[in-house]
Amino acid sequence: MVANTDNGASPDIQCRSLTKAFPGNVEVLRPLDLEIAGGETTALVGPSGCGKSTLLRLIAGLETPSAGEVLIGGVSPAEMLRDAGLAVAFQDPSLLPWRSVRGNIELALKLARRPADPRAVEDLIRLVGLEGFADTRPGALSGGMRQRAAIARSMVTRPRLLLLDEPFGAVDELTRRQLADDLPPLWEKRQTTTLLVTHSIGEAVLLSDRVLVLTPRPAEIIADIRIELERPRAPAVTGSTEFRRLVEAVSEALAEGVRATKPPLAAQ
Ligand SMILES: Nc1ncnc2c1ncn2[C@@H]1O[C@H](COP(=O)(O)OP(=O)(O)OP(=O)(O)O)[C@@H](O)[C@H]1O
Repeated sequence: MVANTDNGASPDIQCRSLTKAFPGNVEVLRPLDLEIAGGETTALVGPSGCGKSTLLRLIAGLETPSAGEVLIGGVSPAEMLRDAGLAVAFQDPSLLPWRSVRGNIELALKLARRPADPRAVEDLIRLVGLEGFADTRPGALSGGMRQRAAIARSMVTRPRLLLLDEPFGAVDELTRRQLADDLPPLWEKRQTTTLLVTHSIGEAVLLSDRVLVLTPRPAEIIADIRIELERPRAPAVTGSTEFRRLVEAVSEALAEGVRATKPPLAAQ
C-alpha cells in the first residue's frame, strides 16, 4: 500500500476494532475505533491504569494488538518506524548513559540515517533549556533534565508522528510551563501529528486540538472534546473563561467515566 509517508505530509492515525488483553485476562482495550487527523495534537487523559500507555504503545508498534489494527498514514506502525517518520518519548527516557546529551540527540539522526545537523541539534538543546549541559552525560542530570533531553532527541529527526507519554512528567513546574509554551508552535509549524498522554487536564487543554477522555480499564472513549482555543496560545489563555470551561468539561467526563464503570456499593 502506498503511504503518505514519503511526501512529507503528517499522517493520520486509524485504529480499527483495536483490542488488547494481557495474559491473565487483563482486558485493557475493548474494540476501539478511532480516527486522528494528520497534523493535529491530541491528548489522551484517563484514570491511572486505564490503558493510555498501552494504546500509545500499540500505535507506536511496541505492542501487538490482540485483534484489530493500527494504520498510520495507511501503513503499519512498523513500516512508519522503518521510514523514521515516527518518534516516541516515554516517561522513563532511555538515554544511553555513556553518551552526552548532544551525543544522544545526534545518535537519533544517525539511527534514522539522516545527515548530521549540528545547528538543529544545538537549537533543540537550547529549546529544551539544556544549554550548558550539551556535553553532560545522563547520569549527571536531574530526572527533568533527562526528560527534556529525550524530548529533544525525539524531535531532531523531524518526525511526522510524535508519540509522547507524560512528556513533562518529571519536569518542574516552571520548565513545564516553558515547554508547554515553546513546543506547540514548533509542532504546529512542522505540522507534526502529535499524540500525548498526560495526567494534567490543564496541560491537555493547553496543548491540544482535541482531548480524548478514557474510562477506567477496559478503556473506552467517553468524551471527544474539541479545543477551539486560538493558536498560538499565549500563557494568559489559561485565565480565560473558555479555558476554564474546557477544563471543567474534561474533568466532568473523567468523573462520569469512573461513575459509569464503578460497581454499586453493595457489589464491592
Ligand atoms: N506488559 C503487560 N503485561 C500485563 N499487564 C500489563 C502490561 N502492560 C500494562 N499492563 C496492565 O494494563 C493496564 C493498563 O496499563 P497502562 O500502563 O496502559 O495504563 P495507563 O492508563 O497508562 O496508566 P498510568 O496512567 O498509571 O500510567 C494496567 O492494569 C497494567 O497493569
